[in-house]
Amino acid sequence: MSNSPLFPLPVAPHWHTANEVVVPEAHLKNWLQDTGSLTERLQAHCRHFEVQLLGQQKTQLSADELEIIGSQLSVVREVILRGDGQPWVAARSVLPKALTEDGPFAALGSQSLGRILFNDHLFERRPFELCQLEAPNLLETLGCESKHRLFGRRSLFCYQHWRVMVAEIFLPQCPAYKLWSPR
Ligand SMILES: C=C(O[C@@H]1C=C(C(=O)O)C=C[C@H]1O)C(=O)O
Repeated sequence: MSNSPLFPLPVAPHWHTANEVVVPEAHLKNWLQDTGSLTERLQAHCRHFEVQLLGQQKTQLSADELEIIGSQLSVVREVILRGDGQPWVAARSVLPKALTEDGPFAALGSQSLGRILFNDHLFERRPFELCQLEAPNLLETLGCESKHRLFGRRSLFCYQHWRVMVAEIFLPQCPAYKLWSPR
């Protein structure tokens, strides 16, 4: 498969511990801090849910990803999660290379990573970090507009010595913002 022009995603979020970020609305806060499967939550808000795979390959990790992941050989997987065709979430995951070759993440393709992470409860989720960002290039390429900054979250999933980092940026049409229309 050839990668999308969106791979790697044109965003460079600055991550903060959750208590450093003011989230203006309880509904949004609830979405950002929900430790369950985001896939399942999104599926409950649409008729057709789709994982659009942008790319999955060995690529440069950011300095902060490297610090968290350590020396594990990794591949980066990036997707757009779509509900009824609308881009709802842009996600970047750092996966142990070994588990994508022979193991739970082999042949993942456009199946949701969440189905595996939450299926057998082997992976333990660590606390969320949050970000706020403007992502003009990403939004333009996706054909979206936003009147407000976007929120995102990331957390580490741990299983034995394996580390999986999942970062999710909530795009303007995501139901996480549904009750919130700031001026
Ligand atoms: C981690 C989850 O999986 C979702 C699916 C992803 C994928 O398929 O690459 C990436 C991030 C997620 O939002 C989840 O459902 O919570």
